[in-house]
Amino acid sequence: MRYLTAGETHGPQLTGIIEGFPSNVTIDFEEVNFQLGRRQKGYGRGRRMQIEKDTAQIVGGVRHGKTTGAPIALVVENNDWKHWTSVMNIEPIEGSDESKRRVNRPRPGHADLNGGLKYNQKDLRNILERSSARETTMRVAVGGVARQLLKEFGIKVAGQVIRIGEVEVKRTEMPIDELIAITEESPVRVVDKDAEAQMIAAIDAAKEDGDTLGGIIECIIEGVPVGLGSHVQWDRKLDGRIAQAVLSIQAFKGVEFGIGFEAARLRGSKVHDEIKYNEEQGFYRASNRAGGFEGGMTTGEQIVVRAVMKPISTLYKALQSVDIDTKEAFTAQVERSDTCAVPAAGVILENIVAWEVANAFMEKFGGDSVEEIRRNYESYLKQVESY
Ligand SMILES: Cc1cc2nc3c(=O)[nH]c(=O)nc-3n(C[C@H](O)[C@H](O)[C@H](O)COP(=O)(O)O)c2cc1C
Ligand SMILES: C=C(O[C@@H]1CC(C(=O)O)=C[C@@H](OP(=O)(O)O)[C@H]1O)C(=O)O
Repeated sequence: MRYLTAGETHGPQLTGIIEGFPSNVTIDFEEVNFQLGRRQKGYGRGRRMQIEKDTAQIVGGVRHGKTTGAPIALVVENNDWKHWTSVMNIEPIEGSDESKRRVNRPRPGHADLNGGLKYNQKDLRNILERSSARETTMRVAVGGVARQLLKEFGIKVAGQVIRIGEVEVKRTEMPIDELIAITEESPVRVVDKDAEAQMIAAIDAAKEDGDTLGGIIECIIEGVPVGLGSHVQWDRKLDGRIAQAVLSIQAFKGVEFGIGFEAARLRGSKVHDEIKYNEEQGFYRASNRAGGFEGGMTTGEQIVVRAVMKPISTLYKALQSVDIDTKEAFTAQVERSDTCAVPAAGVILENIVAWEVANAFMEKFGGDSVEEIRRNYESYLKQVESY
């Protein structure tokens, strides 16, 4: 399967096309919109999230609630567009105030300067409009569709925030449904109430100072069979593919699986997960420090992916930059901005990892209809069981 997105942050809409999605999957529209709603929440966001009420329309590939196998086309309208129609108009218009919102002082940490130089754009708005994380709205809608395929096979997705600035919590290990229920209620998506209060205070303090905060988020996927991905070719290793997808999220700078970077300090005996067997479970691991992968293939244990998000680069107390017209030193341009988008980005992480797992699932059990996939899946499980 593959997908593409298009659209600008202050343009009329975001568009997505999913290709290769199987037929006869029931699409729960509310679930897709639920994911979009979750992405809009989370403490630390700016005013834009009050303007938007993200809702996906499916305009192709689904009839009477079921996929047909045709490309799935998705649209999410930008409510903010109405405030930008003249600036963002696609056709040239007479008396346009296009230059009114011109960006000529690139923000350190954003795509402005590199994009301006590369695409030879003297209005850096032509770069920021597309580099904006507004694009993740469509990626979450796409993930919302992928989750419906995972659901058919009992695969569950959850997430939790591990760190915001200096405040870190120990990851909570609890049944996945409980984790989902608790983190859903928390404005910063943590289980621990003390840590929640400290994180909120840290975000408020950064905002007060015209500054921003990043953090660490974790995503967990449960119910994945052994053997998604492959060791035989570099670009078929599923942990590698997930890492690429995670680093493609705006402002994500690091990724690890299981105990991740911690493994560098420990001896092998404290890192590897011993193999066990019993009649009921078949092969399983005594621990899951590997985070669900060995040899680029799933082990059948939970997939545990952790990612680092850098602090937002638009600072209200702006950093030094250079005016691209005069080449003189200036403070960077200030666009309306979030203080901390870590809790919101956790939802993006979940949906992006969900897509990669669904894609690997399709590669392994691939079929044109969900019935064909189920036959392949069940026959594979029998093979694994009788191994
Ligand atoms: C959910 C989310 C919200 C974001 N909000 C902002 C924002 O309000 N202001 C900003 O400057 N960057 C924001 N970013 C980050 C920028 O989009 C990102 O830093 C920029 O596109 C450059 O890409 P890079 O950081 O991956 O190099 C956000 C990222 C995410 C994931
Ligand atoms: C619009 C979203 O996030 C935006 C991401 C973003 C950036 O530079 O990445 C900058 C801000 O854009 P605006 O100036 O329009 O408020 C955020 O609000 C969204 O997440 O839906």
